[in-house]
Amino acid sequence: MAAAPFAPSPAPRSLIGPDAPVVLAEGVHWIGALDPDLRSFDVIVRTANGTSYNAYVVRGTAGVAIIDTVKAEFSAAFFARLEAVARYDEIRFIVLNHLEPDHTGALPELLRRAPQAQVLLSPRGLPLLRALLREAFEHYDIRPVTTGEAVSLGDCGLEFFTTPYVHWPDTQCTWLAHRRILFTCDLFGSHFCDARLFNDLTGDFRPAFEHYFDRIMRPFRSFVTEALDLLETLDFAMIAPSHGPILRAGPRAYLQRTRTLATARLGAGPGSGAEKSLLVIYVSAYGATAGLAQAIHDGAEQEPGVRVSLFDLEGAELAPLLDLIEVADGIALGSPTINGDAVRRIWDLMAAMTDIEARGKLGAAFGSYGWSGEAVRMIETRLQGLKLRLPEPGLRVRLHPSTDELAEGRAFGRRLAAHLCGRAPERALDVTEAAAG
Ligand SMILES: Cc1cc2nc3c(=O)[nH]c(=O)nc-3n(C[C@H](O)[C@H](O)[C@H](O)COP(=O)(O)O)c2cc1C
Repeated sequence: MAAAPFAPSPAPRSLIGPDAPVVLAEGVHWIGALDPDLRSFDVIVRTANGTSYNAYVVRGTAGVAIIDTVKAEFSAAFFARLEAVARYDEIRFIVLNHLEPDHTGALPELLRRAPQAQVLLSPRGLPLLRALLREAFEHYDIRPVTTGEAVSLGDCGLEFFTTPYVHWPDTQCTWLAHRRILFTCDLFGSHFCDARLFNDLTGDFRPAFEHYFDRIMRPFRSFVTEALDLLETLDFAMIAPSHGPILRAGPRAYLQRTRTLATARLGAGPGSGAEKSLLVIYVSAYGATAGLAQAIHDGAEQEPGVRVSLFDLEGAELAPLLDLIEVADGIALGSPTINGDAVRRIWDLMAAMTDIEARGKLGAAFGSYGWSGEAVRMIETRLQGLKLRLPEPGLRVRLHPSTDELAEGRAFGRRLAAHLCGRAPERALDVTEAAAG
């Protein structure tokens, strides 16, 4: 966030009275809630500074729109702030930029109080809204909107931009052109609770902004980039996300920083050129799986156009390895079977792979075993769950690989490399069956 212009904070103070809304611009109010004591969000994000649930009211000459709501347990503050700036019978639209419960918690009650309001959401939000409202879904005026569609509030209007998978399929952004405010829900959000609300007044939340991207948006990098392409043409003066500070000082810097985060991957390795990259990663107690890993590595190296790297996971940090996996074209994971399972380090790595874009990469599994040999199939199942493609059945050997099995390991590696280069590999020997028999 070095590029973001952060003004020094004045003496600590709050812009927020107990139930008071906060003005963003003429006719636009924050009616959200603060959650300073939260320390873990969605189970996956640490929130040292708590968070906020930002919701907004926009008033035009022909009525009022509500943009998002708050987590259910904060409904009282939300309704109190709403009532300070609008009557329920004035609400013409309720915009749902994203249907995660922290934004829709107060929605069922809001609809009971303003049943005449039209609900505007992306088409992919419909099944989520149906699941949230159940039978009440049929009683309300619900309208899916997509990019280019707009609604009028008289002297102003709201325009919609469908931005799927930042970070749920339903996500959209809402543009209030006459105030140049972009409501982005989770995009550009941070878990950082500060009652001063605006980024030129709050404490320094750069770590929270980056952590939020890393935990929430990183698995959807390419979708984030598409969303930024769509939004960057807008001449926005303020970004109003659903968590953390409202970005009115230098808002474009946050878009640029997000683009950098979304595209910041390790570059091509030295001398790698247009080569494909295959990572062979293993854990081994007695050297049997290690021997197989070396053979797979050696075989893959024989195939031109592939750069092969070998890692003993026992001595590796996960984070840099994940950075490598993110830019690799394929990974082969090896584990012995210990107590009917793959070993924990391998599970830890595969669990952490949900944080990166792994879909579509080549995957393969291998390992040594003594009698039951479950690990290889377990790894394959997990890799398939992560949406990797597994062109070769996993390779298992009983105890230390024999000379023939090492040769098969090399052939396995070579076939994986050939798959990576789009060349038809030689026909696989079914060593899995032979070894298991
Ligand atoms: C504590 C322990 C538990 C094991 N449990 C299993 C098991 O449940 N099923 C199996 O097939 N082999 C089991 N084995 C055998 C190992 O999979 C086998 O020794 C393998 O060759 C080890 O490979 P490595 O040298 O790569 O670690 C176990 C070995 C140990 C030491």
